[in-house]
Amino acid sequence: MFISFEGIDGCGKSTQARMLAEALRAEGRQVVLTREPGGSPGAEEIRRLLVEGAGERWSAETECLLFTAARRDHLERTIRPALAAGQTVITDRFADSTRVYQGAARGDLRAFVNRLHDMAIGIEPDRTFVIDLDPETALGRGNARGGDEDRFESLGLGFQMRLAQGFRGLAEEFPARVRLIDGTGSLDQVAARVRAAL
Ligand SMILES: Nc1ncnc2c1ncn2[C@@H]1O[C@H](COP(=O)(O)OP(=O)(O)O)[C@@H](O)[C@H]1O
Ligand SMILES: Cc1cn([C@H]2C[C@H](O)[C@@H](COP(=O)(O)OP(=O)(O)O)O2)c(=O)[nH]c1=O
Repeated sequence: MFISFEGIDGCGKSTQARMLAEALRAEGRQVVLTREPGGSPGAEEIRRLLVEGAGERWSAETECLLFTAARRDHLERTIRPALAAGQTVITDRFADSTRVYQGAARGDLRAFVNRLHDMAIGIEPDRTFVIDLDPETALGRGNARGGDEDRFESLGLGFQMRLAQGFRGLAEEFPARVRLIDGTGSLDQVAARVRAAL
């Protein structure tokens, strides 16, 4: 089974991905917990180009290509081998992040993103959890976490609001696989919502 967690920065998806992985392992399942951009040595190298790229280093189109290149490597080296071995793969972000961040929030590149996805990636998770949290709360959590402020997170509240809308829209666009999870409340409350939706 292939599961992804999505949402705006600081919504709690990394925490929930880890909690679900721990819960499934406790039930005896073999779980690979991974993340994007990254999740394989080559993709982690591309991540450094993206996340540490200063200011407006890349055009929006180039950024799409780099995220897609990283995803292709992640798919070849980590995701497909694990799925082929019968393991459960839980990824913190996948193609929906490119759809929302590059495809919608940073100009209308959605057709470009979709064509790249069809050519180079092709698969979707069996289940996607969008952790839905209002951007002010999420930004507060992110700031409290500290230390890893990057250029994506520093784009501010208006941008985060467009992203939150984009992530909510995924549930309507892909109703068979995307579940919107209320991200408010304690870690255990959110985790229980995820389990109920799995
Ligand atoms: N339900 C929650 N309530 C309060 N704090 C939370 C909750 N979920 C996550 N956090 C905290 O918020 C911060 C961001 O969470 P994280 O899981 O890293 O988010 P993301 O991966 O979406 O950026 C972390 O410091 C985390 O401990
Ligand atoms: C996977 C992916 C991530 N991103 C962005 C989202 C994040 O702001 C940034 C780095 O991801 P990440 O380190 O997961 O940040 P966070 O913990 O805040 O979710 O990369 C895209 O813009 N497009 C993509 O396709």
